Amino acid sequence: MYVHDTIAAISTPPGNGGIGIVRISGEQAADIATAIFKPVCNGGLISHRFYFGVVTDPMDGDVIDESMAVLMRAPRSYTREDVFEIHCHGGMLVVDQVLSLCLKHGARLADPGEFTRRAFLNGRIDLVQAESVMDIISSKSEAALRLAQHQREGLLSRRIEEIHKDLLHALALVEAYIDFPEDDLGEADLSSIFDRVQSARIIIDNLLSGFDDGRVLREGISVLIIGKPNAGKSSLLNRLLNENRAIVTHIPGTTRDIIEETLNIGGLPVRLLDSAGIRHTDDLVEQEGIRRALDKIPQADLVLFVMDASHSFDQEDQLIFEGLKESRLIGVLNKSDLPPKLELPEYCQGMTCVPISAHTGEGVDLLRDHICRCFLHGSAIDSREFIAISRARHHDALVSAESILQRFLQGIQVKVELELLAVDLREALRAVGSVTGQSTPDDILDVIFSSFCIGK
Ligand SMILES: Nc1nc2c(c(=O)[nH]1)N(C=O)[C@@H](CNc1ccc(C(=O)N[C@@H](CCC(=O)O)C(=O)O)cc1)CN2
Ligand SMILES: Nc1nc2c(ncn2[C@@H]2O[C@H](COP(=O)(O)OP(=O)(O)OP(=O)(O)O)[C@@H](O)[C@H]2O)c(=O)[nH]1
Ligand SMILES: [Mg+2]
Repeated sequence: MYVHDTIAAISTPPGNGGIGIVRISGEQAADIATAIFKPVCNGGLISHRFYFGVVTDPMDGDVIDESMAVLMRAPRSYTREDVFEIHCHGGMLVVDQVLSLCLKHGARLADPGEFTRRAFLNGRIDLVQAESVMDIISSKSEAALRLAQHQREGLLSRRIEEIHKDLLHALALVEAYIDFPEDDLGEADLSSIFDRVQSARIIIDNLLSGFDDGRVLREGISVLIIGKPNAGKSSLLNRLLNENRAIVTHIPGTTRDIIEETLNIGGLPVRLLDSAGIRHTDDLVEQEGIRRALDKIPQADLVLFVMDASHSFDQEDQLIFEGLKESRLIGVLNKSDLPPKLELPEYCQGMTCVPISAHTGEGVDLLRDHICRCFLHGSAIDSREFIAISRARHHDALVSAESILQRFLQGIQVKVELELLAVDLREALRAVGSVTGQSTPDDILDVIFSSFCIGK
């Protein structure tokens, strides 16, 4: 990775669109701009002005497209380098030709995420903010988007900075006593160090406790609908989607393949899976459907066990229930519009149950609430201040910092040597600093940015 070369990429999605944008960043951006773009008003390009003109191949004078373009001089740009953007007509071929022209004039094709990586390397944003840019693009619900925007604005980074500052301060105190051993470390000094680290730990614990919410918002959850044939599983899927997605008939064994759809339940991005009704059958196709349904159980974040409340709980229900012992489970007592007949056996009493009618829609809002409440615990999700960690990378780094600090605090209590305490603090600082990228090795950066899209 050469940080001084000039990179170029198409920053709009592939396919035909109204406008397509080619973005160039680096030392040669301005020269390439002058070479291939002619503004109609003639004269040079003033930074941060949007010009109308033509993109022309200077070799043969061929006009490639009429377009709008802007040069943003360093450091007032996304990457803090010179950036040149060409906004041409959004046809795949046109945009490709403009890109090729940039490459012919000395730019190199950008790696995925490389513009944002440069914004990070040049200090405009930290690593959490860089990751949040990707999360903004891939957000699957409004709440997830809000969280990502808060991270982009630096709310999470500021919290991490506080931890870092407290630890650094504690380290400075410890090191002062290492350097001047003649000054005895009194109780007051010890307790001041202890308090600093304790306050950092509290912020870490808070962030860690928000991780489950942050992660499900970012990644979404998978919800599997399971039950006997004719319990009303496909009717429930259709009801939740507000659409006639799956075939519903009165014939048991209607659904065979897994039917997967995505939707949003109270801000939670959900992959909803309908499956074949589970029973003993000689029908080969149905057997395969049932096998696929059972296969999905271990991967599901939540299983909706649908029962027909107008029939009694029978042995088939019992067998299905027994197969769900390891799963997070909500019992759905469907067909509440019919005279009730179902009585749950003793061993099912611990299961949360929601009576609904997929037919009339009654109880379905309550079911949505229950699904959300299984996953979103933070009451602050709707608030303007809602901030949480949402990536395993952040979580793992903070867990490791937390366990080092715990050892540190015990060390203070049993009066471990100061040198050892300092080692712990430095190690904790490194873990915390890796979240915002202050101490993140290059190979980790490679992994992070390679998951970005091209042109970002
Ligand atoms: N056309 C276009 N739209 C875009 C972007 C872009 O690069 N180009 N963005 C990106 O993908 C996002 C906007 N983000 C941006 C963030 C910072 C700067 C920027 O130039 N920041 C400078 C200060 C600018 C100034 O002083 O005028 C800085 O922070 O140093 C530009 C875009 C979304 N929309
Ligand atoms: N009265 C009433 N009938 C319902 C309700 N939900 C589903 N049904 C009926 O029950 C029958 C089976 O519905 P489906 O949604 O196909 O059931 P399923 O669980 O997907 O069945 P399989 O795909 O065969 O496993 C259909 O005739 C539906 O109209 C309900 O809430 N009330
Ligand atoms: Mg079905």
